[in-house]
Amino acid sequence: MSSAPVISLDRVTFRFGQFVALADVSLHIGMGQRVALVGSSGAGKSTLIRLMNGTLQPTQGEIRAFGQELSQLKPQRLRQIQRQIGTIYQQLHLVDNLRVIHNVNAGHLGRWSFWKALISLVVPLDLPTATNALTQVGILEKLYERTDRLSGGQQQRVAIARVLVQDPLVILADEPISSLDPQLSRDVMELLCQICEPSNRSLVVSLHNIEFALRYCDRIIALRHGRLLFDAPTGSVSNEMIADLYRL
Ligand SMILES: Nc1ncnc2c1ncn2[C@@H]1O[C@H](COP(=O)(O)OP(=O)(O)OP(=O)(O)O)[C@@H](O)[C@H]1O
Repeated sequence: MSSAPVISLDRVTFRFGQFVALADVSLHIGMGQRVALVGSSGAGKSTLIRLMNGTLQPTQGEIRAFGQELSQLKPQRLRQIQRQIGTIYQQLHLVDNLRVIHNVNAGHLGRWSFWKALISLVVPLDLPTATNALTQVGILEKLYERTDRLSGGQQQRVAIARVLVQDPLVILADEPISSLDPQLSRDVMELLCQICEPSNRSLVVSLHNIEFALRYCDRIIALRHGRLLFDAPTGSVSNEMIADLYRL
């Protein structure tokens, strides 16, 4: 690997009750890498993303982010580490009836005090950072629009702008293109790559569309039934490996 890992999993197993969602997974994500997580529905991609950002704790094994074992951290230190890991969830987690600016400024939460966050709901603070983020995702004109008046693709961009405001070292994106048409899917993938490459951020993106994974990522991690089937540079992923991954 080209650099020290930003996130690493060592023999991680995760169970929901008796159900094993991930079994004995070990992997390292390097600085600046663009990694696709692929696998059939239910393979464990979202679970892996939530383990990487410390939202879930492993049943067995160790997860480190920036060299620190997440399960050993006090809550405040864990939150500091989590600020360096921006997550775009499948459901986006935007507040529909708020204006776009407030959803984008939610990227500051965790850094801002409670009072500052509250004041910003009345008079939006740090406008330059928000406008810069919305300019990067191409929807600056929507700054004061109510979020639920935006299309699905525009809301996806708001979620990306919020992560930009958070300014993390790693971006995790859980199926960011699942509800978008082919052109918008390309636009969003290109956008994610553009915001990661110049700043050497790492990107881990779960994708159902294997073509997009091969086109935009330099490494493919494939899960089947909660197990790591392969973890390989994109150039060495063969048609047989892909057929095997989606074999019933
Ligand atoms: N809260 C939960 N309680 C019990 N089982 C769960 C829970 N969340 C997920 N699972 C199960 O864990 C397995 C992995 O789920 P996960 O959401 O990680 O899969 P995925 O690969 O992201 O799927 P998809 O592509 O459909 O989003 C699935 O079998 C799912 O049913």
